[in-house]
Amino acid sequence: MQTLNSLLAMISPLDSEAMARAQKHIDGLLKPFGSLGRLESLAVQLAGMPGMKNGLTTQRKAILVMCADHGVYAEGVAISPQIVTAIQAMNMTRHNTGVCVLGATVGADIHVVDVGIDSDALPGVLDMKVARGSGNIAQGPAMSREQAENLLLATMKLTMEKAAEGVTLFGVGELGMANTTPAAAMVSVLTDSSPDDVVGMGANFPAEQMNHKIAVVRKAIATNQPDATDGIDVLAKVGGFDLVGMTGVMLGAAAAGLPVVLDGFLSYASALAACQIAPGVRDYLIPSHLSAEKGAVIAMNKLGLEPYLQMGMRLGEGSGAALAMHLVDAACAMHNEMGSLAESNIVLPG
Ligand SMILES: O=C(O)c1ccc[n+]([C@@H]2O[C@H](COP(=O)([O-])O)[C@@H](O)[C@H]2O)c1
Ligand SMILES: Cc1cc2nc[nH]c2cc1C
Repeated sequence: MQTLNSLLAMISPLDSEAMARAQKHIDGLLKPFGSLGRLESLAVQLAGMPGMKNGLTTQRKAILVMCADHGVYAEGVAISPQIVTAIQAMNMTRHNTGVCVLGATVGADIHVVDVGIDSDALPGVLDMKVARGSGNIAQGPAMSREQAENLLLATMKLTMEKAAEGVTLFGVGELGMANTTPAAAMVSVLTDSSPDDVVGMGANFPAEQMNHKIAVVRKAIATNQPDATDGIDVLAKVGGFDLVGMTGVMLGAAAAGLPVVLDGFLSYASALAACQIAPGVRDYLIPSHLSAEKGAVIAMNKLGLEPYLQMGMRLGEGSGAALAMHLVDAACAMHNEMGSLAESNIVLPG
């Protein structure tokens, strides 16, 4: 039987010999050494992944959008109507959302997953609903540890099934009104930062009410006392089903030996938890843009990742992952299709 631990044990370190070979190959391409900058290091990172051992490819891309509602919405920490989670999940099936439109530009399939929307099952949306919304973290845990572990296992398996079907590049996305509140609580705990420094505007929460949102995050942490050294405890106590689902996608991609492109602030919270659960996952993460959410830099610094893009984006849904997939395509094209210095009889010093 596949358990969470047996799947986590499948995450292996990157192949350093394959990476050295890729670096040597790139150094021989028709350009001055190092002149394609981070496109080169991205290709080298990809080359180290077991799932790329037969060549760098982004032929099939999938963005998994984890959708859920949050009990903490009742504390007045978000201004969007809560029903937008369900409406927008349905819109994903009509292909008119931000992530659908941007994903289409890069040929990514968008998979919409209901991990906890406060609605009946939605047609066209994959039903993995744990409950109709998580618990209110200002008053108690978001979910039980068992629920968090089961959802991590289920979303890891889902991702690994997609890999077995031929997906070679994953992206994470989410949808959940009020989810910047639990994400801020997670980032605060996992980076040992004050809520003052990580609570942000979310989807246009008014600046004059920010002290209330900060107080709710403080209360959530004080009430639940999450253990910062235990990523599953943090997810279960102050997270949410969408945040657990994204963590599962990251861990599943890494277990399949494949890259996974991050999205915005919510994905940073999930990535911090994923790295706490299985530190080896970090090598499989590809940052996209720097979210405009307040705690974004703190989270990225703790992850040790440098975003490729800075666009002032804060939509979520996987929109940033879709955009950054263009860069992954570019890195592969560079590696696979450029001519060599040797073919042109160019000899460079160094
Ligand atoms: O991706 C981001 O960095 C991001 C930053 C702020 C808000 N969001 C999106 O907005 C929603 C959460 O905002 P809020 O104010 O309801 O907590 C949720 O559906 C996210 O997809 C996303
Ligand atoms: C319309 C809308 C779309 C979203 N997508 C992610 N969060 C959202 C919040 C709103 C309000």
